[in-house]
Amino acid sequence: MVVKSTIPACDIVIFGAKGDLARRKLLPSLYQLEKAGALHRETRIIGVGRADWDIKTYTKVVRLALETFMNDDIDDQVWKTLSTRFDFCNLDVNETNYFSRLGVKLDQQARVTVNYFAMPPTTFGAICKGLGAAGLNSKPSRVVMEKPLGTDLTSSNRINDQVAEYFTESQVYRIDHYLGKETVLNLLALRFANALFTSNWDNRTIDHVQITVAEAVGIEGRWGYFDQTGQMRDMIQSHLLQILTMIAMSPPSDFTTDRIRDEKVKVLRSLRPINYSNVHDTTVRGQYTSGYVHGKLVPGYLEEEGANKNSRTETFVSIRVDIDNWRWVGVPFYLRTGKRLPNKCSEVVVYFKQPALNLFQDSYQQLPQNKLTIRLQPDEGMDIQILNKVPGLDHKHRLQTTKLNLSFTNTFNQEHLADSYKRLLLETMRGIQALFVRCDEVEEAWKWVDSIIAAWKAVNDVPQPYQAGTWGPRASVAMITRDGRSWNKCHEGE
Ligand SMILES: NC(=O)C1=CN([C@@H]2O[C@H](COP(=O)(O)OP(=O)(O)OC[C@H]3O[C@@H](n4cnc5c(N)ncnc54)[C@H](OP(=O)(O)O)[C@@H]3O)[C@@H](O)[C@H]2O)C=CC1
Ligand SMILES: O=C1O[C@H](COP(=O)(O)O)[C@@H](O)[C@H](O)[C@H]1O
Repeated sequence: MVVKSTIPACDIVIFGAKGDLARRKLLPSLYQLEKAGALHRETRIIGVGRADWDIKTYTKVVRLALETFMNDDIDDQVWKTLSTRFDFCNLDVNETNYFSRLGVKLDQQARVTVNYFAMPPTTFGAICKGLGAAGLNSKPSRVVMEKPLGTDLTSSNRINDQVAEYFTESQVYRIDHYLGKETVLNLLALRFANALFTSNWDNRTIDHVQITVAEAVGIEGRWGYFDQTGQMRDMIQSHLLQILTMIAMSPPSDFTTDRIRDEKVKVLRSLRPINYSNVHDTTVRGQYTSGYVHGKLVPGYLEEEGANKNSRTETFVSIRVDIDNWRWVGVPFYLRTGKRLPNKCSEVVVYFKQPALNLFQDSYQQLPQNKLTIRLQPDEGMDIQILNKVPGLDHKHRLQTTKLNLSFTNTFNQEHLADSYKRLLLETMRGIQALFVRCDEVEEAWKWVDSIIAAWKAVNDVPQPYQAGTWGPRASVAMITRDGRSWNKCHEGE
């Protein structure tokens, strides 16, 4: 149960109330927060959009969204309370004058207002201008922005500058929903609460790290959006680089928002640039062709509805990342993410170095590496691969690879493996920014990603085909094999 007293009464304003994100993610999360008793009794939810809806119509839209996008049945009592919170404001965000309509609804000035921009990033400047013109931008007004913020450094800076005209950084919450996942947050506890890892987390002990975010789904009717974006901007620039920073950051001087973000940004600044001189050796792009996923035949990317048959957009990326700082020099981080891979599986695998000398049988061979697998989703948990003596009276130590396994589902209350939007919404109401991305993090991530995209263009790189239901192009395997390593088999043994 959430501690109610820490969450103030808020006006949650959802710009883009009719859109996919609002209906699929935000409304179900608000329902769950209501169910958990986490919403202050005076909190209101105000949808904003161009539709000519009254409160009654909007409430019906919300009900339908919950019925469509939630797995749970709707509890009558919860709905009764939730449904009293709604209001709707008809406005086109390009019409600055219309924001006074919203002002009328938000006349309790002292309230925290959480302005959630569930809209295309190109509209964020207009929304901020409108809020400013109506005097709705002063504290305690907050803005929540979705990723990806722009399509490159220039467009991202433009948006951040437009927002900064009306809101200070302390009012801005940039969402990366991976930062709301329990298992991603647990990376900090794992690393900084366990002496076992605090003292063994650098290039003296670690050989290399793999980060995989694999999806079995394709682009799910979002061809228009996805084709302009690609896997690099959609996933690497945000989620994978955020996970990487959590794994690679040094201990912050304390656990406050900006001390954590300071350490993350240092990692991003230390990423070795990838440009036309090394792009070929360190990156692989792929695009799926038709194939079988979970036994079902699925179309290729170029055969999806609305597809442009000449598209060169990548649906798969793998990269060897080097971090040029004292802690990580010589330890490659291999990132891999793609659509239409065999399973949904997000994980971090840390491979430790072998002992300096093998004292056991076959001493001319190296012992298998210890391996820490952190399962971000599904089957949340972690396991450590270690070597054990096989029990017996044999005078020789026969070794066997075994696993210490922690399953979050078996160990903790499942309810707390919460949807990340639920947690992130709560944090915006609490006014805690630690789980959101600071402006300089976004900038550094774009700088690094832009250089790779420019290099692909410079060398006229074409994404390599891979069959749906496989782990990406063969070149991805070749890239890691050249370094004498291999990709972890996600869901090994299942
Ligand atoms: N959908 C998802 O799962 C995810 C989305 N995102 C991000 O969230 C944002 C929203 O995405 P999504 O919900 O999919 O997009 P949609 O296109 O489904 O919704 C966008 C909404 O914006 C409204 N809108 C557009 N222009 C105006 C305007 N001038 N004035 C008022 N309302 C306007 C639309 O209203 P109208 O109906 O009147 O056109 C629509 O309701 C994007 O930035 C996307 O990248 C991020 C992660 C996941
Ligand atoms: O942000 C995004 O993330 C989803 C994957 O999120 P997950 O929580 O289901 O792992 C991805 O499908 C989508 O393309 C991207 O925009």
